[in-house]
Amino acid sequence: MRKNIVAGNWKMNKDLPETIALAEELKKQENTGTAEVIVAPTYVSLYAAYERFRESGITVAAQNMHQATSGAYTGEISAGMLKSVGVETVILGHSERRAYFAEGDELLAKKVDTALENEMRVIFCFGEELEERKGEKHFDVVESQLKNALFHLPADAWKHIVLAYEPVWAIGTGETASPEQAQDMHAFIRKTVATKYNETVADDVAILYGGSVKPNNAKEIFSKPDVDGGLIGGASLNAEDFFAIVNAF
Ligand SMILES: O=C[C@H](O)COP(=O)(O)O
Repeated sequence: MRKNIVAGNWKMNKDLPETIALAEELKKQENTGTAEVIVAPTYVSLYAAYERFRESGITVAAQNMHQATSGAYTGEISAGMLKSVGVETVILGHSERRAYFAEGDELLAKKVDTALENEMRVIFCFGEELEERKGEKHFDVVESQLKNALFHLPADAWKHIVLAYEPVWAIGTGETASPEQAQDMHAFIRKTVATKYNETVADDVAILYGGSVKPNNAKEIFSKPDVDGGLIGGASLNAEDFFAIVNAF
């Protein structure tokens, strides 16, 4: 049975004192709904956040990770390092990583493998760009992103995968996909997973929507049957706004 998840991706926002302050604010909020709550601060604040959130019901994720386990990769962070500071979940494939750091499907497949080998859970992001949507290529693009980065996995690995559909044109733009557009794509994604694997794998995988989710639109988007949660950018930087979204479930 899949669960509802609301994850906050803080991106390159909040230094250490700001992380601690936001963590304290988040801990004051009440989760009145059914969603699991995850936040992803920057690397330098992960351990402090992990310590602050201990036993709060909120867990911490990393925004990225290197595919190698160790070695001469200046500036990079491994899965083992993340685990050593209490991080069990990693976001991979975010469109900003794809666009600004040239992360493609082949590299992402390796990162996914490394994360799973290290017993981490992966929130795997994917989604089409505006031109692809306008050209009605969005279903093809999404199918190929899934196929290239995830369909080499055995069925039982999918217990550790969360999908996050994020149409690039809706990220940080204030223009969200309509609830119907989100539902259509999420249903397509689930069908694609069922075709490759089976109905159980497809039914059990949580599919989050990301792209300008705010307190005023979360309930409608989350009301759709194949939308199991959200990956929240801007609105996750404010504790009240973020929990208004969490409590939309
Ligand atoms: O990872 C989060 C997404 O990029 C969504 O960001 P946003 O809520 O600011 O549009």
